[in-house]
Amino acid sequence: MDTARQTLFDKLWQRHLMDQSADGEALLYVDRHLVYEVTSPQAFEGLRLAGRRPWRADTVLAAADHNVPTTPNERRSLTHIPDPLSRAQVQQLEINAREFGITAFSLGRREQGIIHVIGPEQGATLPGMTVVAGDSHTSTHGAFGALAFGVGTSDVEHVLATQCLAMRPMQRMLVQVNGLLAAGVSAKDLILEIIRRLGTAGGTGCAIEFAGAAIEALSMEGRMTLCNMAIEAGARVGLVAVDEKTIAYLEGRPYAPRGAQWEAAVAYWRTLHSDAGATFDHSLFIDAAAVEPMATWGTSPEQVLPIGGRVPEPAAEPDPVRRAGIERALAYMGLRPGTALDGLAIDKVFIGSCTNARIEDLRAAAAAIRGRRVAATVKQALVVPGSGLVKAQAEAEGLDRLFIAAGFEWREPGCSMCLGMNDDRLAPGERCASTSNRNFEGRQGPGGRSHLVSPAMAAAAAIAGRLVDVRREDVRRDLPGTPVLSAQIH
Ligand SMILES: CC(C)[C@H](C(=O)O)[C@@H](O)C(=O)O
Ligand code: SF4
Repeated sequence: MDTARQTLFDKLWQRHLMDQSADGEALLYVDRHLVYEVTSPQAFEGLRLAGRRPWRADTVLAAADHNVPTTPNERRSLTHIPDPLSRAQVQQLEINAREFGITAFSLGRREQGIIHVIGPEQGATLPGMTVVAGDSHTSTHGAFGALAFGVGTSDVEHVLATQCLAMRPMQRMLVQVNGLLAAGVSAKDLILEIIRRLGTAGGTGCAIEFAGAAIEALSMEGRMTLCNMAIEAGARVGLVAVDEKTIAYLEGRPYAPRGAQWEAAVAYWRTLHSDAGATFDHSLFIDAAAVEPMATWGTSPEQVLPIGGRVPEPAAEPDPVRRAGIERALAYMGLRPGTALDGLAIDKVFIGSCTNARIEDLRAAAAAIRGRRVAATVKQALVVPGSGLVKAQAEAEGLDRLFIAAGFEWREPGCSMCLGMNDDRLAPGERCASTSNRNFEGRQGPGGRSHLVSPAMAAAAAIAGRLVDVRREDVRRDLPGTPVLSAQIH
């Protein structure tokens, strides 16, 4: 290999390669392992049965996120988890962490939250690391120039026991986003547009590196949103090169190195980018200025359009398999071909998830409210911070009061309505504007209908009671939401 012109993926891969067999299977060293209640119980039980201990318990960080209640803290102990399996999993995580000497941000701890929010927030995710978790959205951590991917439960056990993982090499894909995103258009809209172009299988077998002026201009939160959803384009890994924003974000975080170690680390991190002239197996070029606010209409993240679009006509699709897919999605979503997305009435709004529950997301949502109230026709509008620290930060900024005054529910951290594993769900037939990453059938509750949007779009939908283009002036003035007095906000 031409080591002078490596992609970021190559650099990370080589640095962690322990061994490689003739057929290409590689053994990688794992630097950071994030565990949570759903995919870890059998892994710990496996260790116990084999009489093993974790090889490096100090590299493991645990948190309860998928199954936890998000109701106020006094209603957030184990006894408030009605589902016995969920309760057992959350309880078992605490038992396992104690027995095996692992730091756990369990229910009741201030730092508790979604593992993909906590890792970077704690500085436990660092550039140059391999980061794994038994969760597909581990790709999120690639925003820091880390090689991060989801693994299955048996691999969780394997990594706990050996700190290594068998992997097949990936292909390298470059998604180059030139120019800048327009006002009102966010990282979420950009990744939805990328998925629209690539399709849900377009990135299969690939590590996608996001590069270009638009990516450089994004905050770390925006980059995490992008990498989070790389998996929805079929890729296992999303990556962004390290720059000054990456370094500034991490400085002083609890798990980040300090003093001379910090200096040495930063010097190494600055090498974590693709070299000029490095070659990729695939590439996609996007003009950022042309990206618009997006909303999904179907039951797959690729079934997405700019908000000004109309639900497609199955009859116009020549491919019979795709046509049947559109028909099925429209039937499930209760939509007629040709319906405008802008104006579609919604029942619920969910602002949260590992895609969009960081401080910047909450700020964007709060800004889109602009002193108005949630429409009377909206049954529930939830704001669920991604972690206890995000929640505290938002409260310090007064965002909680803004949301509450507008009629949103301000919740405790967790995966919440992103998936139907806890009490926050859609009822059958309910339509939801959601900042999460998956709109599969039943994802937010059996029969629930999800429209994936950005935080600003979700907040605007809550106020309007329907999907709206957040850029439009009438979102500001003429929608049904009644103004909230500033006295109520401050
Ligand atoms: C429960 C878990 C295995 C799953 C995942 O891997 O992504 C979940 O987090 C999801 O978002 O669907
Ligand atoms: S917030 Fe949603 S996507 Fe993220 S880990 Fe939780 S369930 Fe999975």
